[in-house]
Amino acid sequence: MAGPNPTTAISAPGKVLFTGGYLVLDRAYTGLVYGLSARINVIAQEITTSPGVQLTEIVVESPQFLEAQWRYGYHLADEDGGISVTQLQIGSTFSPNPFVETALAYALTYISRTSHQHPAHSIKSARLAILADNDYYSQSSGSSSTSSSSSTVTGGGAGSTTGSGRFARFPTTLRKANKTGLGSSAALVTSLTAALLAHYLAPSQFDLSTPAGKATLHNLAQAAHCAAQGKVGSGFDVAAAVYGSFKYRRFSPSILSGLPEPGAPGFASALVGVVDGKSVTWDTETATAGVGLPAGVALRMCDVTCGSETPGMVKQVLAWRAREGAAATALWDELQARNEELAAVLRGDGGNGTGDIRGALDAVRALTRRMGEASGVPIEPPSQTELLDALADRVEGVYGGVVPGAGGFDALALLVRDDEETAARLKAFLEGWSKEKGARVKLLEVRGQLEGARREELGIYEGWLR
Ligand SMILES: Nc1ncnc2c1ncn2[C@@H]1O[C@H](COP(=O)(O)OP(=O)(O)O)[C@@H](O)[C@H]1O
Ligand SMILES: C[C@@](O)(CCOP(=O)(O)OP(=O)(O)O)CC(=O)O
Repeated sequence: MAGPNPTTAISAPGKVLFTGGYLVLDRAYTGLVYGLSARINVIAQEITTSPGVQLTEIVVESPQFLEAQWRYGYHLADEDGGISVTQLQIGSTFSPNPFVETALAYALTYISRTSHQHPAHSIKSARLAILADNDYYSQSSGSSSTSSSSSTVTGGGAGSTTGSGRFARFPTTLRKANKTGLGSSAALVTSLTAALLAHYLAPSQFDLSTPAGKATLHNLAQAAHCAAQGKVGSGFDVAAAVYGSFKYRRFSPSILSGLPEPGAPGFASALVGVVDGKSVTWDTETATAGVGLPAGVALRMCDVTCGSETPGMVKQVLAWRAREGAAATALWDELQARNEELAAVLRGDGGNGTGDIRGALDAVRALTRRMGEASGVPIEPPSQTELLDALADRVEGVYGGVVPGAGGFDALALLVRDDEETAARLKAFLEGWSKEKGARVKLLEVRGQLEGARREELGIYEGWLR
């Protein structure tokens, strides 16, 4: 029967593509991906109604933000179209959340088929609460008048003062919050999908602690995230949300290209065939053996509170590659080789410890800048070059860093000695830099972390659950 199980909580990590930006869109190349300690949590609860009251809706809410509740009705679509969801109006406000809506349609369709409960009404009502770690959003975001330290309140939700303090309450709507670029939509779609699977399916049908459970989650979340995004990215962000840190090779884009739209005839069977790997062969590679950090080294992120538009940059780089052909391929091959050398240094091959990090990072950055110049895209813009060099040259304990992912004016990823003195020096340096340059650069709390999606104990959400 289609659940529900008692209250279930799942969290999934954010990501950083340390090396392999752009290259990883092509299966011929790989990327070095680290999962992050900043997680998006989704807690699924049954909605209890008075006896005799018939109510079927799924309520999703983000209590950290203003006006962040989305309610959905659902029904079984004709001709094997799966479960269609429809957002319901609350009062006079109606703000769509395409990532939530698409994840619901995909997960409920899969659940209704897997649990052998075809009629939609057998899926009982549920409430899903989303709680995101603070580093996903710049803390000064969205508030017009407050300074960064006073614009958030930590602590419990909905009228409570007993919260753990882990999750901030933002004085803004989600739309107005500034993202730091840690991959909120991928972590959200992944943890929402996992929470729904764990809530409605029996442990024999879905168990996140097994390789088969992780594969189901990965395939379903990739399909939903890709549809919600409206484009096929490399999918490294969803893979990081499921598996944590690894050397990544993307799945063949053709795996998802044949799926009908949710609600369209045949959607349900096609989705189940793809997710269970019966109609396609998933060829994603997430090799954990290729990833590591030397003992005593931490990966830290630095928010530059600016942000770039990834899709436009991707288009331009791919257009350059198509135009330049062999010359572009030669550059990518050379960059891939430098990326692999850096990964080997970070795994500890060669035995020179932290001594080799700076040189390996500089080699990667030099070629990345060359790709930027050739394609006319500011992948490592001069302001970021200046800051990365200054950090490595002038802050003791900083081995160096990169502008990760698509690059641009987004966050920086740094490799640093993992001790409090280095963190203190780094914070002081960034404060001085911000004043001197009129910029806003800040060390985030987030760190690299190996673990992917996991179940959580409910205690950490005290004060936030109804
Ligand atoms: N805490 C949250 N609650 C609900 N939806 C969220 C939350 N965080 C992110 N999202 C969803 O993810 C979208 C942001 O995705 P996107 O612009 O792709 O950024 P990112 O690069 O962080 O993934 C939001 O518009 C919203 O739909
Ligand atoms: C260019 C890319 O290879 C990497 C982009 O990485 P980012 O971490 O910059 O991504 P966003 O979260 O979408 O901003 C595109 C891809 O792999 O999908």
